[in-house]
Amino acid sequence: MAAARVDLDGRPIRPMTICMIGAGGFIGSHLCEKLLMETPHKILALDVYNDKIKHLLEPDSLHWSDRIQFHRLNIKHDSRLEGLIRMADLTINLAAICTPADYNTRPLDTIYSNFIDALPVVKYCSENNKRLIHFSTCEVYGKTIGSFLPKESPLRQDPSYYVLKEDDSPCIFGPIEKQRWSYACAKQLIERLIYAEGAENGLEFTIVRPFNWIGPRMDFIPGIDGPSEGVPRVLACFSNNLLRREPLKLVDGGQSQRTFVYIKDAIEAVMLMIENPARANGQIFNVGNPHNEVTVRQLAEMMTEVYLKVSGEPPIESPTIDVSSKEFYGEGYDDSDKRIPDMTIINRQLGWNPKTSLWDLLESTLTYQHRTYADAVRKAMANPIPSS
Ligand SMILES: NC(=O)c1ccc[n+]([C@@H]2O[C@H](COP(=O)([O-])OP(=O)(O)OC[C@H]3O[C@@H](n4cnc5c(N)ncnc54)[C@H](O)[C@@H]3O)[C@@H](O)[C@H]2O)c1
Ligand SMILES: O=c1ccn([C@@H]2O[C@H](COP(=O)(O)OP(=O)(O)O[C@H]3OC[C@@H](O)[C@H](O)[C@H]3O)[C@@H](O)[C@H]2O)c(=O)[nH]1
Repeated sequence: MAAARVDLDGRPIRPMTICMIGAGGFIGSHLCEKLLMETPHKILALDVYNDKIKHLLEPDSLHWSDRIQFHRLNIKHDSRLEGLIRMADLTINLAAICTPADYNTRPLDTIYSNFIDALPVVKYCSENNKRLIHFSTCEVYGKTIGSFLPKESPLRQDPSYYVLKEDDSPCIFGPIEKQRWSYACAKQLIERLIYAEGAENGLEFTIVRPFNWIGPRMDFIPGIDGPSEGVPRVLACFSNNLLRREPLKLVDGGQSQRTFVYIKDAIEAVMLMIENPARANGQIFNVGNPHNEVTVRQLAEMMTEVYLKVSGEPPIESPTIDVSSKEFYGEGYDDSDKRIPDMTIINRQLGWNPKTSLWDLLESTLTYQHRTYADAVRKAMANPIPSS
């Protein structure tokens, strides 16, 4: 079955070894699952944690157990990193601090994680002639040009003022004191460094810019499988509110717009990059779903409706509440206004298109959240003081 695999140009795909850094995270766990279940490739999985891939590592009797090896390490300081990159044909770097609540409150950790810690990975790939797929972000675009136009300007409706194109759109960040942009800026600089390694030293690279990939296993539910005071990304924040039957918090009125793509669709795009190096090398790819655009307020309303359906619970009196960004994230927060990915390049190079509607992806994701967490949340709420 695996031997019959061919790439987009009809050439057989040879089994490869992949060094996946950050394999224990949300995207890494889905990518490992897909690679093990549907390909013959081997994975060297590197991360500080492995809770989200435990089901792939244990028991030893799983039929792919000889194709995945977990190495618990922190890439900040571990001499095994270069050896592992050398053992692999391809390195995929997912490791990062990537939750907005950290960007303005832990800007140094954010910059180190997204720039400094990624440097050795790029250097080892370049020096050892290894291919690199690096995970950047849609946040490198920052704000849209349209956001600077007067509110009533008809140009705001013109896609050339808001659709984000890899080879055309500028990167527009706020002032330095808005530390929110520490993440986007660090990601932009590592992109430029990788691009320069390609241009000057021949590094074979692909840069991925995810546009709000969401699905099961994203982040954590505060107080259940993560810190009680922790602030995850919006899917987990709203899931937590729904599970606890409390109002969903809309930051600054929930007017920002996002496009959400289902993790399983997005993983298909990464698989195409992995298995079609001739089409993916030297490229920067937007990966998102331009058809799934909502304001954060609309997302809250849709998640509430879907959750009531999958949980069978009755509605609460006030389903949402407004909070200021200062109250929610603290000083130095700022926001991207709108994020619609242009899909021309990924379509042309890999023929990829997202499939899943926002309603459908929320239905499967919230079914997972309800099954995984509802009992634990109920118990935690009934017994809020830990019993030593
Ligand atoms: N999920 C999205 O929609 C999205 C959007 C834009 C960009 N991205 C990028 O994609 C990548 C993966 O994102 P994710 O959503 O899976 O996040 P995640 O936080 O779930 O995964 C990141 C993983 O990297 C690991 N890691 C971090 N620092 C490490 C270190 N020093 N050594 C070893 N492991 C380390 C973490 O333990 C974690 O398991 C990140 O680079 C992120 O910036 C994701
Ligand atoms: O409880 C909440 C949480 C979040 N929000 C809002 O929801 C929107 C989306 O928030 P997310 O936490 O998903 O983060 P963002 O979309 O701003 O950034 C993300 O984008 C791409 C990646 O690089 C990162 O995963 C992250 O930076 C923001 O406008 C935020 O202010 C709420 O209104 N309420």
